[in-house]
Order: sequence, then structure tokens, then C-alpha cells
Amino acid sequence: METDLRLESSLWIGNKRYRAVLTGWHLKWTEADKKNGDKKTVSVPVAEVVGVENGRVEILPQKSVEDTDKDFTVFYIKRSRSRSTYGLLWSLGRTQFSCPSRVLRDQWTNHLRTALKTHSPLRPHRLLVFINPFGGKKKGREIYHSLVAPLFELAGISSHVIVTERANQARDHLLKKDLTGFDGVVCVGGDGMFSEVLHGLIGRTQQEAGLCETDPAVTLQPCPLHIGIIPAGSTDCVCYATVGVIDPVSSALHIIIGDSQPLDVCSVHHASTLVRYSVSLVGYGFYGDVLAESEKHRWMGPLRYDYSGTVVYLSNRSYAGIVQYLPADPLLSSPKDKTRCLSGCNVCSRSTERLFPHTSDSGSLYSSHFSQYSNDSEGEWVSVEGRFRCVSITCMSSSCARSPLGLSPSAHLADGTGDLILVWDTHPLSFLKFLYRHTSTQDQFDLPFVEVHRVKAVRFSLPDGREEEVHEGIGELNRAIEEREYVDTVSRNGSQQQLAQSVVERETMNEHKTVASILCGLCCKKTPAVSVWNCDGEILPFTEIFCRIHGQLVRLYARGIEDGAAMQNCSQESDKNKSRCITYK
Ligand SMILES: CCCCCCCCCCCCC/C=C/[C@@H](O)[C@H](COP(=O)(O)O)NC(=O)CCCCC
Ligand SMILES: Nc1ncnc2c1ncn2[C@@H]1O[C@H](COP(=O)(O)OP(=O)(O)O)[C@@H](O)[C@H]1O
Ligand SMILES: [Ca+2]
Repeated sequence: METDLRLESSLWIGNKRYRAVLTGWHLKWTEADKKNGDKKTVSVPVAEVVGVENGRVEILPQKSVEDTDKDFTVFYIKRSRSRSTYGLLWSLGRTQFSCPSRVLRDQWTNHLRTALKTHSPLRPHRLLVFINPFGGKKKGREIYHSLVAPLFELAGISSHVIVTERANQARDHLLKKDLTGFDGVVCVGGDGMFSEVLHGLIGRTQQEAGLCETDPAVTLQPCPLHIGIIPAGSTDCVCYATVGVIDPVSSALHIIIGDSQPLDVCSVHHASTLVRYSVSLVGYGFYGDVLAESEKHRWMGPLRYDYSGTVVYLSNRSYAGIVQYLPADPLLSSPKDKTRCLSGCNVCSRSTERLFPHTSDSGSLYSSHFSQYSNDSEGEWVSVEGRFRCVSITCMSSSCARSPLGLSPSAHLADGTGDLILVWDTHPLSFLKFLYRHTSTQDQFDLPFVEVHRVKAVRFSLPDGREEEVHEGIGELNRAIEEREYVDTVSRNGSQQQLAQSVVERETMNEHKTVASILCGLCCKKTPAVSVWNCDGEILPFTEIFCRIHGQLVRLYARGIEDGAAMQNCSQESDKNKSRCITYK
């Protein structure tokens, strides 16, 4: 294969002559008329070539084409360090080559296009795109049409675009409509929009596999379609934690080259029903209260969280609860080991082998037989009871602009575990110290009132008699139901869901009283006895929940965070570190 695709010739860039070589895996060009010591080689992995066009072509900010006979333009990925985050920004590099003849030009473009097809099997051809026009700063449409669509067009990707007109439209579409021919689904928006796509795809996959989502013991079927995220929301935590930067162009380029990052998903259950799925935060206490408060201030956009965070911090609350957890194998990793899950993470790779032992490559992953928990002995549950400032479960680091290393900096994207963070009741200034450490590199777990455990499952319940203390605000309850469509949240489509529906509706009404109590507490300043759960930005209608982590249930068009420090010498200007660049994935 290597020899079939090999092409070597002299080419010109501007008025300089280069020796250009295409091997199976790389396109390289070296200045020809320089002494050996001064020669620079640019090496672009074929997997990172975005597109090849005849003529002299420009794409961004505006498309322009000079259709000449002997020229061709190669577009590829260029990396730069981001000033504000740990990840690397990707942008579109472009080099215009001139050939001595049209025949040679056609040979180059044909060889490059064949190499792309051969070496990038996961590149999408057709995508279903959902744009939330109201997410974040309401720029979703503009971001997609000005920055993303031209790149998709260059890469030959056809997309079917739906601008949503209501909440849950994307989820419902994925649950019910024909998805034949699509390689992936892209959401333009924030974590809430991602969550819709997540629910739609997981639900659809289980329906088609005839699996019961409501039963936490069932091994769910991983989704066959990849998910791409173009960040245009408020927190954009899933994008930040899987790409390392909040940048629509970087994300679009990860989609185009067909990057593939598996992701753990937490299913949240109440009684005998599935409530929701989460990938970033299932949080009770502080994070639940912040979300409940922020819902009243949506008009503030992303700033609503900063405002609500301050209000909730000043209200100085803690809540009683019983937390039971099933620890993960401590020999595999620890949330306090000070490592970070980066692109090519060994812990996650070993988990892939453990979770899917019969598959040798990711391409055949979805057609194999799944038995991810068959070798897992359950282990011993641990139980703790007391008053907590917050209880958080996260399947990933949950890094975001507010917290560049995240809620749990050493958590892994795809190791089949979550991190449980228990913050016991403490002095307000100590709690502030805990919160503040999220914004720096100081260890937020190195505090006497904080515990962190790597877990496979968690159960949360209220101490006996606690429910009776709940302050019932019926007016607030009705408002809450209208605002957040709780019933809609739990009455998801699918036959298994319908079976559990009657139970859900009865229990939902009871649990709404709990939700109302926190909303009411926030407005009338009475201290409520219970908080609410924040599940990736949605308030859950239940307090007592059971969570289970499903290893690598979905795949994103991403590759995890590239280590900026390790990659800085790995520029395409030099051949020196290229093996590191290539093997990094
Ligand atoms: C003194 C400084 C205090 C700073 C505290 C920083 C802690 C930040 C941790 C943030 C974790 C975020 C986990 C992600 C949650 C999102 O799913 C959710 C919805 O996002 P979106 O759909 O984009 O609106 N966002 C939140 O719940 C916001 C939490 C903000 C807490 C301050
Ligand atoms: N057209 C729409 N109108 C109203 N709500 C929508 C629409 N499309 C999506 N949503 C909902 O908006 C919520 C927030 O969206 P998201 O894109 O995450 O923005 P943000 O990050 O600002 O919260 C999501 O829960 C999603 O279900
Ligand atoms: Ca994990």
C-alpha cells in the first residue's frame, strides 16, 4: 500500500523549489536549493490533511478560487498553544503548490485523495447537525454557518442541518426519525444540547437492540454513531474536557478527520426507572442549588452561573444525606494520583481491552458481543452518612473555563469509572477555599473535609424522617413544572419507558415537592432540608437516586486533550519529533 501511493517530484511554492514526497502516511516537502544543514522539512500526516483542491484556493474567511491548470492547494491541520487553556488550538493550514505540468498536478491530487480514503476510515461523509439558536450567547447559527460549514464543504462532508425550534427536538428526532446514511450527529450548543443528543442516541440504540434502559443492571449497547460538539453554550464542559479548548474551528477539524474518543456515561435511576444520563456532573447541594437559582436568571446568559454561585455560596447551606458507593479497582488508578487523562491515555486504552475483550480495533467495536461487566465482581459497598456541602459524581474531569483542571483533575474519559467527591459540612471560608482551588492548580482534594473516591456506582438517600421537613411551595412547584418540563424529562420515548411511565408519573409528583422546596427556599430565604440534583445542567425531579457508570457507551469526534507542553516541539516545521506527533493519538 505504501508503495502504491508513493509519489515524489519537484514542486514549487511561490518561487522556491521543493522536493515533495507522498508516502502512505505523510506528505513532506523540503527546500531543494539549500545546503543540507539549512534544509527544512514540513511533514503533514495524511490523517491530518483536511482537503485537496485544484487551483489556488482560499476557504476562510471567504472562499476564493483561482482555477489554474498546474496548481493545487493542500489544506491541513496546524496546531498552536492556547493562551487560556491547557489544550491545543487547531486551525486550517494551507499550502499552494505549482507543478511543471497539468498531468503531474492531477497525479498529485489523485494520489492525495486516495491516501485520504485509505488512511482515514472513520472520516464522516454525511452528518446530521442540530443547532440550538438560543444556547450560550445565542451565536450557534452564526458560528456554524461562518466557521464550520465552509470546512465541512472543503472536506466533502454533506450535512443535514436542523435549527431547533424547541427544547428536546434533537432528542426526539434521534429517537424516532430515519437515521440511515448518517455517520455522526453534530450538536451546536452547550452541554444541554449535547445531553439531548446523548439521550436520543443512547435511547435509540437500546430500542433497536431490544434492551431495557430502566434496569441499572443491564449492559447497554454502545452507540454506533459518533457525536461531534461545536461549542456554542454556557459551560461547554464536555467539549472542554474532551478537546481541551473551546474553539469551533478546532472542534470542526476533529470531526472532519474522524477522531474517535470513547466516553463513559452515568445512568441515573430512581426506583424502577431511568431518570437521565450524564457525562459531566451529577451534583447535589452547592451545584444543584446553583443550577436551581440560575434557571431564574437565564436572561443573563453564561454569567447566570457566576451570579447564582455567589448567591448560593452566601446562603451557606449543607444537607443531610446517606451516600453509598461501590469502589472501583484501586490497582487500576486513583483520583488522587495526580495524573491527567490526555490523548492516548494508557488507563483508558487498557479499559478498552478490559471492557471489550473480543475486539481488536475500534472499527469492529460495535458489531461485537458485549459483556463488559462479566469479569467484574461487584465488590463491597461502602456507606457514609452526615451533612454535606456538596456531593458530586463525574465521569470525566469536567474541566471548563471556570475550572481549567476540572472537578476531578485526574478523572478519566473512558475508564469505566466515575469520581465521587464528598464535601462535608464545613466553615464557609473553608468551603470557599475548596471552591477557589478549582480555579488554580492547587489540589482541591487536599483538604480535611473533602473525600474523593473512584467508583462504579453510587446510591444517595435521605436520612429517615427528613422528607417531612421539606418546605412545600406549591406555587413554585407549578412554576418549576412549566419552566423545566420535568414530566417531559422523565417521559422519554421508547417502549421500556412506557412500561415504567405510570410509576414515574406518580413518583414525579411527590418528588416535585422536593424540587419546589429548594426553589422556594432560594426565593423566600428559608433554609430547605433538601437540595436538588444538577445532572449536566438539568434539575432532576428526584432526590433519592442510584447512579451507575457505563464504560465507553458513546464515542465523540475528539481525541482527548493533547498535551501542549509535550507537543510544543512537535511543529510541522520539523521532522525531529514527528513520531511523537503520530503516535500520540
Ligand atoms: C470562587 C470561585 C468558585 C468557582 C467554582 C468553580 C467550580 C466549577 C466546576 C464546574 C463544573 C461544571 C460541570 C458541568 C456542568 C454543566 O453540564 C452545566 C450545564 O452547562 P450548560 O448547558 O452549558 O449551561 N453547568 C453547570 O451546572 C454550571 C455549574 C457552575 C458552578 C459554578
Ligand atoms: N430551540 C430551542 N428553544 C428552547 N430551548 C432549546 C432549543 N433548542 C435546545 N433547547 C434547550 O436549551 C437548553 C440549553 O441549551 P444549551 O445549548 O446547552 O445552552 P446553554 O449552555 O446556554 O445552557 C438545552 O437543555 C436544550 O434542550
Ligand atoms: Ca471515567
